[in-house]
Amino acid sequence: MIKAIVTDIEGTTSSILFVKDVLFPYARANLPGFIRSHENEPQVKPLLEDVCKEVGSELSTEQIIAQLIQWLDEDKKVTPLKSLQGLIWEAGYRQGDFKGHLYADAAEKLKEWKANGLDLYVYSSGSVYAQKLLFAHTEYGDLTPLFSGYFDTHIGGKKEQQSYRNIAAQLAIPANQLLFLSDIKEELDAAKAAGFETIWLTRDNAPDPQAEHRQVNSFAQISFAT
Ligand SMILES: CSCCC(=O)C(=O)COP(=O)(O)O
Ligand SMILES: [Mg+2]
Repeated sequence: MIKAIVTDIEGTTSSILFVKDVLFPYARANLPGFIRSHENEPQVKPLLEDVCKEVGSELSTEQIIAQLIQWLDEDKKVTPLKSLQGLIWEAGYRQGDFKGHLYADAAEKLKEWKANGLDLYVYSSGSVYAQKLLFAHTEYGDLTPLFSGYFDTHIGGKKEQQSYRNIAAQLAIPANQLLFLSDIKEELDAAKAAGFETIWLTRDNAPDPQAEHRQVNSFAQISFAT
């Protein structure tokens, strides 16, 4: 009996290409200027300190920028990078440079589930701020009212079992009443090991006959007992 759904974003509700071809290049192009002009602001300074803590040494502003660009190019899910990306994307969304991509099937099902009384949550490596921006600026309008909460890497890495235990504890819902949706097998394995129900969004990829997760191409194929 599923009481709530926790969904990943990139590759699940939204296209990987949107993240790789629109969001990441926008952050890469704007990151140096953003850091140089905001480095002493209270929202930014602690994030730059976190970069230094992560590498274990004091870095100059230019070294911090170089480190962040390297992590970005390697798609490292490092918390201060993800937080800074969210702040940089804000301008892009507000100026209408891009909209948050959402598959039509995801938009439709999320609305249906919410209307049927299910609580919806997001768990993405993108910061909570970035998650809210994406869902607030979709071509289907502001979808943030659909969601009851958001989780990012502050709760733990997405391939770690403990992160899913933390989410279940925070929601005060038994893990076996939570359904996790993702496009990444290792994330689904971690969620399943923590007791979650899981569904793998394979989208355009071939199904994996070995995987211990139900596999679907789209949200339209998802069904479960409530
Ligand atoms: C909040 S959208 C930005 C996506 C992002 O930065 C990312 O790292 C994608 O991670 P996900 O866990 O959604 O696959
Ligand atoms: Mg994903």
